[in-house]
Amino acid sequence: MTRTFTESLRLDNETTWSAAVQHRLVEELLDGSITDAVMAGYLIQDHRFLDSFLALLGSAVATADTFEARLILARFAGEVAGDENTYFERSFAALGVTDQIDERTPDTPATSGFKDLFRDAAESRDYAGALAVLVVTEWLYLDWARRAPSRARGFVHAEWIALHDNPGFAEFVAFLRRELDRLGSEHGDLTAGYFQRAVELELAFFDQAYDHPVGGAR
Ligand SMILES: Cc1ncc(C[n+]2csc(CCO)c2C)c(N)n1
Repeated sequence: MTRTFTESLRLDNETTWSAAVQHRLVEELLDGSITDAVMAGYLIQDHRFLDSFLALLGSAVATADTFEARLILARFAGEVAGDENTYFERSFAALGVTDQIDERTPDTPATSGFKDLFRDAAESRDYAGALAVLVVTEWLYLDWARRAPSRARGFVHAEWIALHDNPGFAEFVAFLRRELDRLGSEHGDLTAGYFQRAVELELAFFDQAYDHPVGGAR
C-alpha cells in the first residue's frame, strides 16, 4: 500500500512523535496523578502559545486556495478564540494561578520555539507550510487524547482531554491531513522541515513542564 504524504511525514519522525504521545505528562494526565503545580505551569505556557497559534491559523485562512477550506479554518479559529479561551480562565481560577503568577512566569524555550515557528510559517504566506505545522499541533494532540480510558479527576483534566478527543476535532484533523496530502509533496522540503520542528517542540514542551512547575499554584 502506498503511504499518504502525512503518514510518511509522521513515520519520518516516529521516535520523537511516540515519545511525545507517551510522555510522562500524558500518562499522569490520563491517570489523574499529575500535580497541580505541573498542570498549572503547563497550562500557563499553553495559553501563551494560543496568541501566535491564532495568528498562524489566520494566515492559513488568508492563504487557503479554496473557499471550503477557508470556511473550515475560519470556523475553527472562532472555536479556539471562544470556548478554549474560557477553559484557560476557569482552570487558572481553580488552580490558583493569579495574573501576578502568570506575569512573573517566563516563557520556556519550547514556548519561544513555538512562537518563532508559528511566526515563520505565518510570514512565509505559504498555505502548505502553515498546514505542516497545524497538522502536527492538532494530530499529535488527538493521538494522545485518544489513549483513553482516562481516570482524570476534576474538570481541569477532563475538559483538557475532551477538548482533544471528540468527533469534531477528529474531523478537523482529518481535514488538515487531506489538505496537506493534496498540497504537501509539491512543497516537500519546506513542509518536512516545519513538520520536524513542530514534533520536536511538542516533545520539548512536555519535558519542560517538569522543569518549571508553578509553585504559587495550590
Ligand atoms: C503544545 C501544544 N501543542 C498542541 C496543542 C493542541 N492545540 C493547540 S491549539 C488547539 C486548538 C483547540 O483546541 C489545539 C488542539 C496544544 N494545546 N498545545
